[in-house]
Amino acid sequence: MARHVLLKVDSTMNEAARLAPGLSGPAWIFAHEQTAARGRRGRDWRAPAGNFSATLVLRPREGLAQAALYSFVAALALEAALAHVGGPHARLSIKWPNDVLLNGGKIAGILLESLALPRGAHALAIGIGVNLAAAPPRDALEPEALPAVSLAGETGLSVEPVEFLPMLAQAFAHYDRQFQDYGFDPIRNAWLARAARLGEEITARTGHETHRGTFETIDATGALILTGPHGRRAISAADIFF
Ligand SMILES: O=C(O)CCCC[C@@H]1SC[C@@H]2NC(=O)N[C@@H]21
Repeated sequence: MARHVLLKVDSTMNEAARLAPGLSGPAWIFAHEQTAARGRRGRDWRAPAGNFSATLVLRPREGLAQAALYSFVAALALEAALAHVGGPHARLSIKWPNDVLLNGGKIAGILLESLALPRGAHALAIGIGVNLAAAPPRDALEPEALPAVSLAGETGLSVEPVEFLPMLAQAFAHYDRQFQDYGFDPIRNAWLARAARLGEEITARTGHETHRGTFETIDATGALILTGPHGRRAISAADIFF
């Protein structure tokens, strides 16, 4: 698969949008440093040199209908690559839908965006950031957010971002093959086996509503199923708080 390596870029998501029309197949766009990286819901994302920053551009076989499910494919790949570098003692889990946690703190984030291509076609950009070397301080986060952690801070391990790329690419290829061959079922099961707070009380905050309930499962569309005093609710977009 094609790989584009950049020293410094505004955001690998922006670079993905610039490159996508000229790409002939899937490609990883990797940057040593980003100066204007973004997170979900328009938040800033710190991406200094030493942390991992990349965007994978691909064209889902079934079109953008499959796009949301790639959130889970990417989260599993990221968890697997981190398990590989972190070893058997790294306490990893995935917070719905795609934040990877190490020792209960957020070590990595994933951002999905669709890219418009010529002649009405679309590509999917999957941006992945990992705090390999450094995590943002508490005061840079939203008040109720989970603490941010880094691989170096939690384990003392030092991993070069450019060395992390092939591990992530390999893990992604593995789960993508599974997804293409067998559909969402095995992805869903693997994701549930790594889910943070499954079966426990959590809070889901959508734009203006807050729901508290038991995190039962995720459904075939990846929606979070929460059971609370008002019954069973499927939530497809929300921020989750523990
Ligand atoms: O948890 C989040 O809010 C998602 C963070 C996604 C950050 C990555 S870093 C690589 C790619 N480029 C960006 O500008 N954002 C994503």
